[in-house]
Amino acid sequence: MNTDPRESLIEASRQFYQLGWMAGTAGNLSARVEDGSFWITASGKQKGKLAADDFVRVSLTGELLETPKPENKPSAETSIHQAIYSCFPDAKACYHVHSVEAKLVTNFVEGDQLPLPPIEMLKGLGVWEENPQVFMPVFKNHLQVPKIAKEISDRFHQEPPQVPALLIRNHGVTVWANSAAEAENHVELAEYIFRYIVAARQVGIKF
Ligand SMILES: CSC[C@@H](O)[C@@H](O)C(=O)COP(=O)(O)O
Ligand SMILES: [Zn+2]
Repeated sequence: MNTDPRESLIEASRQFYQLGWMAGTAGNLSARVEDGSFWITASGKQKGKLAADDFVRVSLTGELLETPKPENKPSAETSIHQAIYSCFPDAKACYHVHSVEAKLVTNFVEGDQLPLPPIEMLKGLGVWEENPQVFMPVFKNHLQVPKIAKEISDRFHQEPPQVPALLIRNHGVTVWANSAAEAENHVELAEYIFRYIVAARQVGIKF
């Protein structure tokens, strides 16, 4: 990504806020620039009304490189974005949102992965198979965020996920993609799949 991505992040954040997926200050969005560093939402900003100075730029190792306002602090979940960019060098954007459904579906499984329904929308997450058996990784919501980041990094280095998305239990979803536009698409697809899972359970459909 060669240009400053903050306008794309502001626009995506406004849209996710309006959809109820970034209520209040919930969620964080980042996108990389050509030197490998990334702009990320500063911690505790209202996600429905972000401005260009509500971000910080950090290195892949978490060093603060640029802050338009001296009081800005990197998102509390910056270490998760670092883990994703380190695991997936082609990823250019990483989006994390907090919908009701993303939390609900993590209560439908006891283990560390959520079975996804074999629906057409999976193609948008890169799964081109007939009747695919696909799982989304689920991680524990440790109070210490770097611990979540380490578990993500350790697991993905051992076994890459089938889809570019992960869930944190009772917390939210994180997706990544090779552009900001595609990351926005991935959030919308993941959220559609979560709504489908909740609806399927209500009408007794099993998959
Ligand atoms: C509404 S509190 C949510 C936070 O604890 C966190 O999970 C979150 O997504 C936003 O944290 P932030 O530090 O603003 O990036
Ligand atoms: Zn969060």
